[in-house]
Amino acid sequence: MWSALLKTLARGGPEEVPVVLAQAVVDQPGVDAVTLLRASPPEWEVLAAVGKTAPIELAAEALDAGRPCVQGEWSAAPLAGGVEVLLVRPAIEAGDLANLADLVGSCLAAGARLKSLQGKAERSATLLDLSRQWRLSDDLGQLLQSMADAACRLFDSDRASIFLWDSKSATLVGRPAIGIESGELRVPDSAGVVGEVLATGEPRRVSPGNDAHTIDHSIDAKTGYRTESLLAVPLQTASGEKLGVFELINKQSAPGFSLADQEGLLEFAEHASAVLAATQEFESLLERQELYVQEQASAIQLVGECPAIQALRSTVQRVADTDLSVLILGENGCGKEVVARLLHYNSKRRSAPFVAVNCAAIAETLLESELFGHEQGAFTDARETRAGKFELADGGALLLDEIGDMSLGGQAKLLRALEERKVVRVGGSVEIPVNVRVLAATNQDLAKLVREKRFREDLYFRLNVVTLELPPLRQRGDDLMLLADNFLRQFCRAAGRKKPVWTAEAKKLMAAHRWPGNVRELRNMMERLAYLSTGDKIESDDLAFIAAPNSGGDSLLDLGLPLGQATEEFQRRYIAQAIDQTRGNISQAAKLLGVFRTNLYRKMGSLGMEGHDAQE
Ligand SMILES: Nc1ncnc2c1ncn2[C@@H]1O[C@H](COP(=O)(O)OP(=O)(O)OP(=O)(O)O)[C@@H](O)[C@H]1O
Repeated sequence: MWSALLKTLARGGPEEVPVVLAQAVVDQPGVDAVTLLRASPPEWEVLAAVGKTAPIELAAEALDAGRPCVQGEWSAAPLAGGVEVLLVRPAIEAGDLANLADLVGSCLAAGARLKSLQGKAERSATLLDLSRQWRLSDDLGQLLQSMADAACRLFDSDRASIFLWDSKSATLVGRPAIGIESGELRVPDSAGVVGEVLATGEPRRVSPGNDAHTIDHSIDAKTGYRTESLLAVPLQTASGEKLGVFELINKQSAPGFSLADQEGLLEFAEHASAVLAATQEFESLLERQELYVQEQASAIQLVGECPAIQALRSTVQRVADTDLSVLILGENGCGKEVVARLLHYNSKRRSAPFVAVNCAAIAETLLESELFGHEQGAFTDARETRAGKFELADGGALLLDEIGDMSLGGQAKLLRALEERKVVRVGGSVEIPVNVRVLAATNQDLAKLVREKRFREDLYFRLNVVTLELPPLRQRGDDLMLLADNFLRQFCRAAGRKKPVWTAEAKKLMAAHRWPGNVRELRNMMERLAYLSTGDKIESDDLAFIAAPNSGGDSLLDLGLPLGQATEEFQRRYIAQAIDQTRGNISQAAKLLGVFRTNLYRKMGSLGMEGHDAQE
């Protein structure tokens, strides 16, 4: 008997152990029938049987009593684990039966251990292999399919679904979902067995004779599939965060899933959870980034219907999705940055950053470090290594605003970076490759600057592959009131008031104004109007007050501002007035105010005025 058993174990066939054992027992002198049963309430699983059929109720009696029992010509003894019973015919003496049961029990346990070890080794090898492949995947759909296929293979299951928990909508999203057109099955997170597993964090096994009524057949109705048995285990991270439920449906080789399957699937789910947690994080990052990009893109508005703006809009559409360099020309405040953003957010680079640098606002000595970055200690103020705007814009677009104000030295360095598509940080030696679409903007006549040798011709041609020209606001006809209404609506909404209507007089004043500061000036004026005017009509008086900001000086006293704030407000107005007077020319405004241009930009930045660097 035992040599056959040992051979069986050595051959590595633990499934055959119960059969070999039964045969060995029946080979004993005088024994003519034997049955080995395992209790799997409310059923009994027949592990092996030779000869006549044994009375099941005797097995139950022996298991309950925990000792050998006799009924007619059969005797039964429980095995060590308390779930299996050995039944022998004819009945043998209680002591002999107990010894036999000991032996059979030990052999069965050894066989089961071997089986579980074999299964574990096989699963671990497969899991290791799969985990490696899974970690390389960044496509959640493919990953779930691969996990489901692997689980079906390993646990001999007909189908597998991974239900990911969407806590916000209290939904479990099952994928893959065969038979569902969208490939995705959505159920409330409290529904059926999967809902229970999610809530309790405990595995569940359901087979035809065991809790079959708990199967939610409404899901079958959706998939057109009949669930007979299922095994569901929780998916959760090592720190206990719930991710969802892993479900196997319909064991193929048996009426239901076993305890060993359950243990195996728990181990499988542990690996799957680790990979899923990383992938989901990645996916949600991507989704958040896409949402952010969409928000940014939809916030860009190029309002205007005049022929010049319409033509410009159509050119933007044509060139946006190319990598062509674009030079945007136009007076101060007429929307050059808006056009640059429009180009970027309509290109395939839209998920990468849009970085704007105001070349006029940066002192020549700092321009190189601003554009290309610097290494720690490269100069006195370089306390730490910093990436430049080119590196920050990698993959996206860099707007070089006020390019006409760049020094010849700065132009030479910029040209080199554009030609070589590499930058070297100040104080560094490593060449850093950069992939940036360059957009440039200026309010100056660059061609004239080239003729006067104040702007490099080679750089001019490099930047000027496509030119977009924005007309000043005073040449845009009806767009003036279209823009005015648009801004006024926005600011009134923010101020929580109804948009006032224009009187004919006020409209006339608007049309007569020259708008030296272009759309920016108009926007600022509409903001002041929304917050400072009262009444439901805009009279010409309202505009006279608003168009001359310095005339409102007395109102500061009325507002009762603290001295610091009042001083700041005065500076804001005084600078705005200088810029208005020079028709938006910052260099001239700086002269008028007796400060360096870069200092004026810095001051404007600290006062929260428009016109300094932007980066996103
Ligand atoms: N067509 C437009 N539709 C809506 N808003 C606009 C339009 N043109 C300009 N603006 C708004 O006017 C302000 C100034 O625009 P922008 O900064 O693009 O001008 P700019 O020409 O780049 O100015 P600068 O010459 O000072 O760099 C911004 O608040 C911008 O949103």
